[in-house]
Amino acid sequence: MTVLDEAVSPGEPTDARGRVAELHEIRAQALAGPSEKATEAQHAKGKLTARERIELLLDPGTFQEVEQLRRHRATGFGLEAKKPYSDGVITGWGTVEGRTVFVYAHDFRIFGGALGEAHATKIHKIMDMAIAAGAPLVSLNDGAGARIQEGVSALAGYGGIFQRNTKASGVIPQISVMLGPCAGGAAYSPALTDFVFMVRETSQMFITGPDVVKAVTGEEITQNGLGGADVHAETSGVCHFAYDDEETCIAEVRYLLSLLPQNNRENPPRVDSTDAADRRSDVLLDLVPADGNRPYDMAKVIEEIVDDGEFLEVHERWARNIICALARLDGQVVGIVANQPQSLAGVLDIEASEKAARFVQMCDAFNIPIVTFLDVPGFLPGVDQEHGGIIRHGAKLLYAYCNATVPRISLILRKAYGGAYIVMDSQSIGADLTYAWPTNEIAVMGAEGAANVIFRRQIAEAEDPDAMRARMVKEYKSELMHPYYAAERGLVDDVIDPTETREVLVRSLAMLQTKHADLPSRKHGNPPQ
Ligand SMILES: CC(C)(COP(=O)(O)OP(=O)(O)OC[C@H]1O[C@@H](n2cnc3c(N)ncnc32)[C@H](O)[C@@H]1OP(=O)(O)O)[C@@H](O)C(=O)NCCC(=O)NCCSC(=O)CC(=O)O
Repeated sequence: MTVLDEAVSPGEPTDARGRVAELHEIRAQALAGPSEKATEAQHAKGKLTARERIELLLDPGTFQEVEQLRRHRATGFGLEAKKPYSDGVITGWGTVEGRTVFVYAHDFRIFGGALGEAHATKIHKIMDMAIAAGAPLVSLNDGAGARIQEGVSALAGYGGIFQRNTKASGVIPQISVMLGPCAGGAAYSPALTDFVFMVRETSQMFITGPDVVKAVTGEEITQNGLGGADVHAETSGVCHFAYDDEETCIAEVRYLLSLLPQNNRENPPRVDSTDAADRRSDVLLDLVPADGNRPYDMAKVIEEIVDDGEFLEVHERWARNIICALARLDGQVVGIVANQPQSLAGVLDIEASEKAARFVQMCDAFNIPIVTFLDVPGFLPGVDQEHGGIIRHGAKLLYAYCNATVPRISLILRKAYGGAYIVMDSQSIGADLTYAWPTNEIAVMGAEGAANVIFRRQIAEAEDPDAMRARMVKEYKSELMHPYYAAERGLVDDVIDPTETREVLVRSLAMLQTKHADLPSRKHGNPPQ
């Protein structure tokens, strides 16, 4: 029962002060939520309530709630006797570092955060408002999926969310924060958004839970084993960021928002950098071994080049052979794509291609210039990769780069072989500026492999095949694989001193700031899937 049910007959005459007092009483009831016990149960699970989460996300005192007093009108299964304010989702807007952000947060204490018709239409409204205002939308998800008692109305409610997610895609940043068990419909919407955050132990995402899995396939697995944060951060790639607790997770959402524009018509916010644009880095000469087969940590190279050594890795633990990160160069946000030689030698495989393709696409949608660092031995050969569709997955990355109209700069640190060289933003697919360090080797393949193919007969017929192979490798290297082969042909714009990399990139970005490129008019492309 609520105050309205008990005491108020709408339209009953009463003075303004009486009405205002009544409003405050109703509001207090809506703000308090269902019961102290339900709040304690939520806290006992290591979870915050929806309002506590919103407070952490937004600047203090800026939350403006919408439809706080909304209640469902469903009947049956006892629902008519249970009509809590909010209907299990808190919606509204506020600011993050002074910029408008829209938010909806499931209240697990009400129907387990399950989505019914009124609940869904509240979300639809806030999504429409976010699209119209051109401001990011953050969902704080803690809901049990479709509200079973409301049947098809609940399912249709999800449909309306998915349709809006898709309409908003590439228009406003959409961030899904998973903070509880999210099953079925509750897991599909996040998959349509730009970024998914999860918290270890307390959040899960799956299409069907462990009970259904066991009934259908006979497999036994826990909720976390099936769809916990580590699974989605490392194995499936469904989530981009995973943290140990809600406070850290929500603080990182705020950080991510500080790197994104409000919408696709704006640039990401620029800040004044105290890190000198012309800072030289002698360390870079030692970080990257000249021997192309020796691994090193590309993250350290990025750290050395970007402002204050700070960058936010996206999908840090999935497809570790490629790094995708947001950082700043002289205060300007950039997206960095870089091969990681210390994982699988930095090859491109199915997962790395998918990861980088989505990232490049996101950067392009939100006006974030892309800087690509290459040190790539090629695509990963193998039956698994071929049968898994490396051709179409690799094509996703190619398509994403070819389609990107934001400023694009690539830098070849060491080796860049074959198709992987072309795909990783080579000049031939539209990079605006391409640089190489003097240690670069750009070729169709490594010298050993090349000699074995093109000098096969000479090597086989030689008295000393090994000596002949060694001679041919040397010949191939000196002819084709020296650092200036590409520069002489204009296929890199310059060979640069590695210690000056930061300054060259900052200057290039400044020049490209006013870049404008149009693609031919079309409904949309047909990217490989
Ligand atoms: C989400 C859970 C793991 C959470 O388990 P917990 O033990 O923490 O909590 P709990 O089971 O006590 O649930 C808390 C309260 O929420 C209610 N509740 C839970 N799920 C509900 C749902 N889907 N619809 C309506 N009410 C629901 C419970 O009855 C309970 O109410 P009270 O407090 O009154 O006792 C579990 O509740 C669960 O598995 N729910 C079903 C999930 C599901 O199958 N959803 C449909 C997805 S299909 C879908 O969305 C479309 C599709 O993909 O096809």
